[in-house]
Amino acid sequence: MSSTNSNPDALTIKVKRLHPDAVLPKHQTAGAACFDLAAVAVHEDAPDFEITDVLSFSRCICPGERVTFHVGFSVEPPPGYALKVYSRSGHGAHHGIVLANGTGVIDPDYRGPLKVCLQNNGSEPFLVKKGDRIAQAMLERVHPVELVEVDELTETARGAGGFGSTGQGAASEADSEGGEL
Ligand SMILES: O=c1ccn([C@H]2C[C@H](O)[C@@H](COP(=O)(O)OP(=O)(O)OP(=O)(O)O)O2)c(=O)[nH]1
Repeated sequence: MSSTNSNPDALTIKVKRLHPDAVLPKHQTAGAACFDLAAVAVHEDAPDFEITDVLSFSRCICPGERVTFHVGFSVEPPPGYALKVYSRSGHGAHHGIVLANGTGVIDPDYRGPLKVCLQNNGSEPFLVKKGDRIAQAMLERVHPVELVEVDELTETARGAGGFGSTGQGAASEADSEGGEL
């Protein structure tokens, strides 16, 4: 089934439902940058997403553990765009729940099931139930680029200074034992 977008300025992300219980993504408020992704299955229970009747689940993520979830749909972004998946701020701030891969990059040509891998960096077990919103995603422009090998790069004031070289966050002596960055 397809539907049209009511906002003439909005770009269209095609969303293909892969599971009847998938919560199709939507923005929580009119001005929200991201739309939320909800868990529909635990990846270890349905690795290839062949189980069509995934029962309700309640999966505890123990401190230090990583668990991957299916969100139950695949996407096709408009040409020139990709999706990026981010942690929910509240999950990170209150529970230490973050994406195991930092930021999920959904390639524009990826047509497989969207997955979210959560990691518990907190000290308490964290419960995820079917339908819970576990991450958020936004559409981002991907400019076509070509990588060209050169002998020299343009000189700048910063030069090779990095990793705290401007003062804030400078490496301590202990940190720098492993070498200058
Ligand atoms: O959080 C994520 C990250 C990625 N993907 C999907 C979409 C993406 O296009 C594909 C591959 O991701 P990525 O390129 O980051 O993974 P890789 O480990 O570099 O593997 P690959 O060799 O497939 O590029 O996996 C997700 O479903 N969720």
